[in-house]
Amino acid sequence: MSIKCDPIIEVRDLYVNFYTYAGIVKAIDSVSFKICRGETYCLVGETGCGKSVTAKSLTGLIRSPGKIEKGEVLYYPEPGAKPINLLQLSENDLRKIRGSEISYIFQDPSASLDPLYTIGYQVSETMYEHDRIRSIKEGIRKAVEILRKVLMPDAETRVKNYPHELSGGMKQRAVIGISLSNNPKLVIADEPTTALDATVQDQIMDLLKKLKERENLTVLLITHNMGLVADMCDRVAVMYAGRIVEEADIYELFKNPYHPYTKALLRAVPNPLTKMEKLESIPGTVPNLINPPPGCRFHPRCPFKMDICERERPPDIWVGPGHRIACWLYGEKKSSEGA
Ligand SMILES: Nc1ncnc2c1ncn2[C@@H]1O[C@H](COP(=O)(O)OP(=O)(O)OP(=O)(O)O)[C@@H](O)[C@H]1O
Ligand code: NI
Repeated sequence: MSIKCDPIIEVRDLYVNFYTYAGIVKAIDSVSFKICRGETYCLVGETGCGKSVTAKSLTGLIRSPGKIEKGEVLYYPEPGAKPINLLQLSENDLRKIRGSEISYIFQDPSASLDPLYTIGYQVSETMYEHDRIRSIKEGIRKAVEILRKVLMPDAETRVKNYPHELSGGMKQRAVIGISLSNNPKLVIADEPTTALDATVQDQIMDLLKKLKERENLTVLLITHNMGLVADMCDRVAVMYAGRIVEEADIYELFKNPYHPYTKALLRAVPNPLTKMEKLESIPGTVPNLINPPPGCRFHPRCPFKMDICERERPPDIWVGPGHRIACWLYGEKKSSEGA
């Protein structure tokens, strides 16, 4: 029996490299996953494991010296629709989708806003770019509604403010407003609260949760905070050094983790519901992706390492409905998805 999923995005066999002076960084190495319509799907893992690169790849946002070497990103605009391979679209066509059907919320709201324009102008401009309004003026009226929707205090005044006149939390509300202004289907939130104070973080996460329900959104949430994962996500992919090592629904992952890396991550958070700033460290360091370890990339840090782990890449194994791992410890059970 397989998990019911109406996919909105399907990433297949994605590879991304960065061509640096020091060498080729093999940042993403055969990553595949699906995001089901209506869910919050999480990418979690330590710094540098490839969460942001994966998120950016979805709409072809990888810039030089980075290159998407291989893979497909199938986008299903409607249930059952014929998919579009986003990686084959021209930059012009991608731009039409990015910021409207698929929008982003990045970590640092100050970097996402233009200091020279008012908040209202910036919300309005996004709508104008995507032909949702006929004039910026009309947009500014709509911007007030959007700012209300993201619970910006005193929206009528704030719409005329410049970014520096807002607090960090208000700026992130504005960014969320911009990202929702064209009624996206998929919102990709990359560490949306890392740059904010703890109390403001909670408010912003609450807001995202509410908006997700109200606007029928699908969310891809990127975080290294297991507490947030527990709080927000329906399904989780654990990434390590450019690969997905385990994927499961949230209950299954916390109750029944298989991969030694997932177990270590969870041990680092004794109670997933306590808010943690950062993951506790796991012995050893994240590998250099210019010369990644052969075989399983986690083997140098793995307490259960076997000979084969140093030589061969572990295949994906389905260990339960919707639960897959890439680890030699569990042999090579041949099974189809969720069997
Ligand atoms: N512009 C770039 N040039 C060279 N290497 C890059 C570049 N951008 C990303 N990388 C490399 O790609 C890998 C994945 O980076 P990515 O930003 O996706 O990590 P992340 O999981 O989002 O980490 P964090 O939690 O710190 O945001 C890292 O090894 C990083 O050094
Ligand atoms: Ni990142």
